[in-house]
Amino acid sequence: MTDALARELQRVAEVDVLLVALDFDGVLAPLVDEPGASRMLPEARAALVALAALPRTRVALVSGRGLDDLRAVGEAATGWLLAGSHGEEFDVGDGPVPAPVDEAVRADLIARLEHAVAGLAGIRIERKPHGAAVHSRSADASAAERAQAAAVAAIDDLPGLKRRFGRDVLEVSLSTATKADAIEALRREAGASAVVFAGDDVTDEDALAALHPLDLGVKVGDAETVARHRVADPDAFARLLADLAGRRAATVNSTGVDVSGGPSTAR
Ligand SMILES: O=P(O)(O)OC[C@H]1O[C@H](O[C@H]2O[C@H](CO)[C@@H](O)[C@H](O)[C@H]2O)[C@H](O)[C@@H](O)[C@@H]1O
Repeated sequence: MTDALARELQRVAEVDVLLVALDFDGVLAPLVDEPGASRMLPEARAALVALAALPRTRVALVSGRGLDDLRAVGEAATGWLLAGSHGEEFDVGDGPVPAPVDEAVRADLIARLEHAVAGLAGIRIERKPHGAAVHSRSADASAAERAQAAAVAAIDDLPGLKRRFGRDVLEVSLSTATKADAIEALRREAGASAVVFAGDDVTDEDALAALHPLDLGVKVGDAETVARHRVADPDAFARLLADLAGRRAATVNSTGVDVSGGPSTAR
């Protein structure tokens, strides 16, 4: 970790109400071929559990995954805030708040995508609450390219769709919400003085670009980014989180706050 990043971690550890809101795939969980098999690194999870147990400290997962999928693979603990479908769906403790979707349009979209990529080896369609993802992690480069081109052509005449090209995935959504919207909603919900956000993918750049001056944005991996700080991979990010949890615990302990009472009561 650079000295500059260590100084930033200390600074955010000392704010009044801290929100640690993180992308899931590629940040907390290493990328794997089967999306349903994705799980958070144990060290990352332990750090998030430790952070969420501290006063005036909230933890959130902010993902492109649908809310139910995120809850399942993210194994979210009680008190964690969840934003799924790139900020279209939320669960902030009062049960899921899904956004309405036109099921007929969604069904048409999925049918077109499935038809477009049929027969292409290694291509898989993931059905999502607000659209679908065309996954190509298990395909060779040629099939991946053909699948994305065919998918784009198949939905060309459908209005109002948002297309996102992520890591070995093309996501097509009926919603235009972004992770920047998600972070703002979670910031309000938590009453946060500062937010720590980390992401690895193109879709995380919306959130990184919209962070406030007192926030901390971290890029995971070597892709282009607007973030000023970067770590190499999810393992390095898990160490960063453990470091942050230690600093935050030392701060709230030294300021005389009672940390024995379980989850933070800050809202
Ligand atoms: O916003 P995120 O939490 O990063 O979610 C983005 C997408 O993640 C999933 O796909 C990615 O992870 C898979 C499992 O490691 C990997 O196989 C795939 O290549 C990646 O693109 C998920 O399946 C998508 O629905 C999410 O939108």
